[in-house]
Amino acid sequence: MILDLDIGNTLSKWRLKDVDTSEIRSRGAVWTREEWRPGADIPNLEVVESVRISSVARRAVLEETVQLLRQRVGAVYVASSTPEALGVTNGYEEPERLGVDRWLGVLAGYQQVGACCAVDCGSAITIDFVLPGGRHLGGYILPGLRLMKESLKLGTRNVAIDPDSEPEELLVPGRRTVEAVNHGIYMAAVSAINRVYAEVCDSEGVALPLMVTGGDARVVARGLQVPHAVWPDMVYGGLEACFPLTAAERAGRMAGAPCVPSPVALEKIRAGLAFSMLL
Ligand SMILES: Nc1ncnc2c1ncn2[C@@H]1O[C@H](COP(=O)(O)OP(=O)(O)O)[C@@H](O)[C@H]1O
Ligand SMILES: CC(C)(COP(=O)(O)O)[C@@H](O)C(=O)NCCC(=O)O
Ligand SMILES: [K+]
Repeated sequence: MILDLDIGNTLSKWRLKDVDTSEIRSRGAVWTREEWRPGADIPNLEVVESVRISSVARRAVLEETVQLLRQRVGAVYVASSTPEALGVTNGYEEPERLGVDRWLGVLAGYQQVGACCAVDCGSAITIDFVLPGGRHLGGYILPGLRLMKESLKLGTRNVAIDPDSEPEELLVPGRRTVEAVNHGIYMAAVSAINRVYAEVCDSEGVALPLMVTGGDARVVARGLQVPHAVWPDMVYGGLEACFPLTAAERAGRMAGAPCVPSPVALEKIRAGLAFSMLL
């Protein structure tokens, strides 16, 4: 069994993948601040042969996790942001400073569809671009929905946006504090992604496929104006591409990779942008 670990600032997500069949056997998540100790929510390490890790948590969290796993598991692979990988060149001035979850998302996106826009809606919302030919441009970082809400300190932190609500409901003026906050932060996230996507496609002269991942992917994606795919396992896809262990992975197939819709024509994106500038 392969244990894939995606340690974010809020949640440490894990999944167990069968090395022979490439099937996902189980998955779960624990709070990142909690210790990674075998217990109710942690997979049984006895069955694990290899571990692949993406971590953006404090260095100490990664070090402790790796130390613990090395005692119990044969192979531990830790992903890092590099100047170049799998045909993509990292756009950061200091490539190693790009969050590795962003880098893995970009690599997975490029492997799946080529040039693309990869959005990760977690503790932070990140928006990254990679052009045809594999040049990563860099990207944008804004607070995630939960961080935005907590920063307001209006006593609404525990009332999450209902992921099943319709985007139209979430965009009307709120008539209670909790509604005003939820609708405001939703508007901030969704309009930033819509705008940044259109601006970058316009300035680079290319309509890009769009992929969304992270804990808030589903609700945020519903407010996006252009074709997109939700890909919950995008970071894991990057781990598979960097450290292929199963036959399917060696053949370049990532588990759970979605069918990504073609982007709308660049002229349409430009027309939408021109219209929003008139408002
Ligand atoms: N069941 C849940 N538990 C915690 N956070 C959730 C849950 N469902 C959605 N979220 C949202 O997802 C975010 C965490 O997403 P995730 O992609 O795991 O973040 P990170 O990678 O930064 O840890 C939270 O900030 C919250 O807004
Ligand atoms: C931007 C992030 C905090 C996002 O992390 P997440 O929301 O997934 O926990 C993470 O990718 C990170 O720590 N990046 C380093 C800074 C950078 O990418 O420029
Ligand atoms: K993120």
